[in-house]
Amino acid sequence: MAKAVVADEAPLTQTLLINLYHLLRQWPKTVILCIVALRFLFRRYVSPLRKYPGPFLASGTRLYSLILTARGRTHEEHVALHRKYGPIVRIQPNQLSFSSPEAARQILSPGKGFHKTNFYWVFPPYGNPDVFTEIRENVHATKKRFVNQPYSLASFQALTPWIDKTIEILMNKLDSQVERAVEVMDLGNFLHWFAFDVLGEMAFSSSFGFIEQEKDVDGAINFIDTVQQYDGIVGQIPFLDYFLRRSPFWDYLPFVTPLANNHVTRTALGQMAAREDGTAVVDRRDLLSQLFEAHEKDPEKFDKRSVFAVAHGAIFAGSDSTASTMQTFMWNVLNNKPVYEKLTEEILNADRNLQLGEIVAWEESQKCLPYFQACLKEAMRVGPAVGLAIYRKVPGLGADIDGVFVPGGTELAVNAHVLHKDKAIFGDDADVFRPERWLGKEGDEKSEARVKNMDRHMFQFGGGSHVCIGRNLAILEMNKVLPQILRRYKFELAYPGRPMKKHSTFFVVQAGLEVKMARR
Ligand code: HEM
Repeated sequence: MAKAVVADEAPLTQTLLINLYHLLRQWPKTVILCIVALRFLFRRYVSPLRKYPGPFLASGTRLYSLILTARGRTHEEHVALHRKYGPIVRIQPNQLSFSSPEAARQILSPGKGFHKTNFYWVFPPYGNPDVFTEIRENVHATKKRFVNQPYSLASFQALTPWIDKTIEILMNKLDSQVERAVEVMDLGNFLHWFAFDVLGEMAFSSSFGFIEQEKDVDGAINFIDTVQQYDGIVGQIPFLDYFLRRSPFWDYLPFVTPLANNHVTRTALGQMAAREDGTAVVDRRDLLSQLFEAHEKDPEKFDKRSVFAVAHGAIFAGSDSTASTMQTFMWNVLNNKPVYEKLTEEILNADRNLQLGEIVAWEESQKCLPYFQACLKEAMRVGPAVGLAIYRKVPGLGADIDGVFVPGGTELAVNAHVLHKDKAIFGDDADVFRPERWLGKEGDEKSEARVKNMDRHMFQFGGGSHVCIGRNLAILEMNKVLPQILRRYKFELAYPGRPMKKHSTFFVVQAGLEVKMARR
């Protein structure tokens, strides 16, 4: 029997704590269970969010979204949750997910005070955030001032010769697959390696050599995916990071590769050091040189650590994302024969009419390949590269979103996979890959307005002050390499109709884009 202690003169809280201590000693499991249950019920019912529907577990504990994310299928499961519970779903005790693209525009618009949540705080490098991981809006705005120019389309266009060089290396390797009569090849791997190698050239004037070696050198891509899995899952309950990766013991665990010890980070560190001691041979104004130039203009506001964080962060943010988008594009085009035929006809026609250079140029793709543009946009609509939601916090006084008042401090989640399935915006066949939806009839005001409206509600690159700053590069390289390979090779899916394997804890990492291929 627990000994109840009532100290006459002790204040009430002290008495309660003493009694609790004795109860804990007597029935530890029962008491802990009661505390957990009480906390769960408190969070579920004593919250202004209690009126919103959602899974029972999600309303009382963040473990629900942690487990959901760990399952790696948020790109589907968030859609299913909205289909079950409606346009606003309580997905964590203090988090609402919105499905309406109009709400997402509001949440992501700049200047409205919706800031990034602590979810982003979990992403490395620690203590030295880049533009993606920086959650202090004012610091983010300052950093962005320095990186806007290096990230501009003009800056990337000036580096086009190195995208072309990487395309040539890719084509040599694909040619050799054809010459060796490889029956089924994994095109998805080559596209993945391509995205990484382009970023190496753009950021550090140094290809990572994935295509050349036809493999994931040093397991770097796999490593980045593992880091990303950790970020997405632990990001659901950010304070856990203190006990895991931020703990001093983490790097000593046998299954852990320290963050700095991977091929990509080593290349970045090596280039940083070589630039500083003047031993680097740099034949172009790559991202790192431009960031150094920005640093020299204002070394205090944009220090060397920021130079490193931004250049290194570009590889993490821009590789899996671009690779996933290209894989989605190829799979959907190849899986829809009429689309494939119409698209290749457009490209081959442009080729016959001498409208394309030796390697497709950005301007040529923009001017001569409207159906390609429609296919690319449709691929980004049906398969956005970020499979998890992106998160923002409601400013202090609260806000009206989509006709409801949401209290300050509430976290909001918007997932592009959910938003892009909105039938009111994208049509009743929003679930289907149909590039024609993007081809408005010229001169038909209604159809042009419909296309414009769809465009305003695309979120594959996020939105507002945190809209993807690397989208210029991604769009540029995809506009070159995708038409180029479709022009040079005939492709067919080795297993028609078989979907790619997808896993998303942040980006949707895909495998299984296996094709049969021949030279045209
Ligand atoms: C098709 C390819 C890409 C997709 C779909 C994509 C998607 C996104 C999305 C959705 C965000 C917003 C995330 C959020 O608000 O939580 C974002 C931000 C960002 N992306 Fe991309 N991205 C792509 C390519 C790239 C590339 C190639 C780079 C670098 C060269 C890059 C660098 C960044 C950075 C630095 C941010 C943070 C921007 C900020 O918060 O101000 N991305 N991206």
